[in-house]
Amino acid sequence: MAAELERLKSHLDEWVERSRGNAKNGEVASYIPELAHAPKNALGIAILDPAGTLVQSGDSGCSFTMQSISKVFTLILALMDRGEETVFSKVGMEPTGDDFNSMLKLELVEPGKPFNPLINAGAIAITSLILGSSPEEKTERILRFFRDLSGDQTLNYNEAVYRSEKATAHRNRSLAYFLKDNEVLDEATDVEEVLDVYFKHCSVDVQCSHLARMALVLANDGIDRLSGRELIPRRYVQIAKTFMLMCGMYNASGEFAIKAGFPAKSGVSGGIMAVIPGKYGIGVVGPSLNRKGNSTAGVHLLETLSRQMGWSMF
Ligand SMILES: NC(=O)CC[C@H](N)C(=O)O
Repeated sequence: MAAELERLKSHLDEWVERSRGNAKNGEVASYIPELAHAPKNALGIAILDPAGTLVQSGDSGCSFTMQSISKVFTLILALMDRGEETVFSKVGMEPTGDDFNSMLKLELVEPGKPFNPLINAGAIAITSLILGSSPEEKTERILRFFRDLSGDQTLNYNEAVYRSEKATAHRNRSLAYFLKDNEVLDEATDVEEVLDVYFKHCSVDVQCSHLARMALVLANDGIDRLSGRELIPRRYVQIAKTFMLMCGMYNASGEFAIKAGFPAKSGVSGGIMAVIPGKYGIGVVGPSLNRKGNSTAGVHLLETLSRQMGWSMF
């Protein structure tokens, strides 16, 4: 692995600069108004290996919100809180082929049950399963989990992005009320409280190195190699990585699996968290998104890395 790291170090800057040009083919997300301020041409990456060597390049010091990347870890926390049976009574195990905020299939199959935990409807249902006696306590438990995984006890949600999403989330609100009508969110659930926790976990501020460390825990089957602690049971890591491969890149997941071939999860902030099983945790940011909602430059960079380093699992 030492030779691999050397090769990475000597080429990464060049690959980042080559991928950066792809930013012009996309747009920064603006449906959450606060996200529109992100620097369109930024591209950064951090790669962490089990020995703790961090290789960074480009604008890796950029801060951005986790958005949908947070859903991987709320899924894991819900599994740890409630077990597989309860979790999969609320969400399915299949990709949708639709946009992440689509309502289409909610009415078509098993009325109201979201196809998977990574689309918005599924993630909102998952958020409702997190244990805690109040929305504040649930948020605190999620933050604590993210802090342990990232190794940064100061991790927090971004107030401006949270407020911006809360004020404009008409579609997520309609999805959540639809879930309540179909009893995926049960009678006692306060929809606005669930949404509040959801907006907060989507708004957690990170840099590429945080995502790299969180991804490295997944790459090492739940063990934080840097501290030696088991943070996640292996079975739940397996479930999370399978969903990332099947639907982590929205309805471009098939294409990404063919071109890159490893589990990844993207968010509308332009972040991508990628896992090279047994090897590396990777965090990427590139706020300019393609039509399917993935970072144009970030996807190009990860596909380049896969080709150059031979990282496809298949
Ligand atoms: N794809 C995403 O990153 C979506 C997350 C965002 N908070 C939303 O619910 O719309």
